Amino acid sequence: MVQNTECDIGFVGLGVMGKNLVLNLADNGYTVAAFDLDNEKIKTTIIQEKYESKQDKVRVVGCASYAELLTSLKSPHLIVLSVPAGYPVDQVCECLINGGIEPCDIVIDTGNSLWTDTVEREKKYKDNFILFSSAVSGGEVGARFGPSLMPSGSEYAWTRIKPIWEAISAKVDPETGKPINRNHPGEIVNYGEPCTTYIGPAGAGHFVKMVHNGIEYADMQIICEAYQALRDGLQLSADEIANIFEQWNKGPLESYLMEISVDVLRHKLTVNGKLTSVVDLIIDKAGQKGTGLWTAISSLELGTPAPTIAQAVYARSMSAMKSVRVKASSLLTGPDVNELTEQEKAVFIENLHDAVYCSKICAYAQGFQLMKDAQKEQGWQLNFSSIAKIWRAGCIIRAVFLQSITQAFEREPTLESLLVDPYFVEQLNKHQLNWRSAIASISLLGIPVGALSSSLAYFDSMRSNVLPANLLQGQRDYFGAHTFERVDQVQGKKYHIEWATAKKEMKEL
Ligand SMILES: NC(=O)C1=CN([C@@H]2O[C@H](COP(=O)(O)OP(=O)(O)OC[C@H]3O[C@@H](n4cnc5c(N)ncnc54)[C@H](OP(=O)(O)O)[C@@H]3O)[C@@H](O)[C@H]2O)C=CC1
Ligand SMILES: O=C(CO)[C@H](O)[C@H](O)COP(=O)(O)O
Repeated sequence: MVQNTECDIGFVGLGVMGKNLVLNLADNGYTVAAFDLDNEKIKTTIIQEKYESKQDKVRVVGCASYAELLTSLKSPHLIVLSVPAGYPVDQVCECLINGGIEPCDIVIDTGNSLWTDTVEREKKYKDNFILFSSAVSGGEVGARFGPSLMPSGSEYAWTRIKPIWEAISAKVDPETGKPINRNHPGEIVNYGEPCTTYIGPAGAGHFVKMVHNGIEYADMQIICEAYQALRDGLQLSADEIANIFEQWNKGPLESYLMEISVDVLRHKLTVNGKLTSVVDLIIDKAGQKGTGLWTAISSLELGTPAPTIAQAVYARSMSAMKSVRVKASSLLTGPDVNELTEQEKAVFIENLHDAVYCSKICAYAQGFQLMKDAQKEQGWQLNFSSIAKIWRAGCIIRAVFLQSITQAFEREPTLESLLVDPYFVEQLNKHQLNWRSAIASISLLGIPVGALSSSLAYFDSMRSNVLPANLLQGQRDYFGAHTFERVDQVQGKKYHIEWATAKKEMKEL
């Protein structure tokens, strides 16, 4: 391995994200000492950097051990980790301690760690080094050409990390709120608004990234349900659906996830001599690594309704139950369906567009509500317009729509819910009827659209000044003497009815 005692940054984990982050750092003029358990990955990264930069200057050096990594760096050391969440993060931390890391050194965890693990780790390693966390979104292309970065932890560490993070992150045109493209190795963008901002104390950044992923799950599921409605309801081909999504991607639904869905739907392979849409070859069993599940768990723990996000997690679990679904599909019947006229199909597509749009608004409303409730519990001071801003480019949920969310929180930083912001109120009121029509027709076709329909239930619950929880409180009081409050009395006063007695007398407690 080459020795260089003057590298700016140490890097552990040269997988999908790590390698591309290293190349991004190198493009931006930083020298990186890189380590991976697999020597081949180190070699590949160095070769790729040399080839892409077309420069003689060495910007990435390989290290054979953690100790070598540490001695290759300027002091105090700055080391970035890009390893799987959980045990590997602690394993690397222990190896760095054994390798001689010092208390003034900074270790940045860029993986999808569980936010509570990050809080614990900051305390656990405080005598050994400063653990800082910065979740990353953008997949491999984002990591290479500009991700969205969600840093949190020691404010001192942030002063050292900030210029580097601002350099490598995605950038947004401040006038339009649209991403500034950067697609080529060696290219840098040093203008525009960087998609990174200090989120808050330890754990806050990973919480925000977790919610980003929860929204990502919901966004993806909403698009997939629209795909199924068009595929099974209107019997459209992958190409025909791609054409519809392409049109949708020119309006308020313009987003990275819509764009990649079009690409996936258009892609073809020749199988047994026949040109086949790749999407028709992919088995309908979704994987998941846990961040969506954590978001749903957090929503339950905090008591923040996030049904669209939770439904998106359930939809992945349901998809994985392939064999029992195949069996049930031969036993359970659905409705008899009449073919729709061309005019009915056009109305169906228009209504579906609005259902997707309104459901998307609800999913984001749930995510922001969750962050708002977590901030209250944790004592964080999250800046919601800044969070929306750094999601406008670089990350997986980037969408034009995030400019409207940014503006909503700029208008009212303490906005109670996106569903009471004047712009979103106007949008939802305008489209709600089409949304209902879409859900009604899709349900009559027997197609499952849990994210679209649970979003509608969320919307209708939010606009209900009286929900049926009065009866529920009556039931709870009946079987468990759990008491209830009365609409005609001061809030907080508790009542109980002696249900088992003949008189059923009400008592004030
Ligand atoms: N892929 C994505 O789109 C995104 C991923 N992330 C997160 O970024 C992190 C990295 O993801 P990704 O690059 O996709 O994962 P990869 O599996 O591609 O890379 C992980 C790297 O970590 C190394 N590693 C694994 N275990 C250990 C260990 N115990 N000690 C040292 N190194 C270890 C692996 O080494 P080797 O295989 O050589 O043994 C590998 O190089 C994860 O936390 C992931 O959740 C975040 C945003 C997007
Ligand atoms: O963080 C990410 C994107 O933002 C990762 O791609 C993440 O792995 C996606 O989650 P899952 O694998 O559960 O679909």
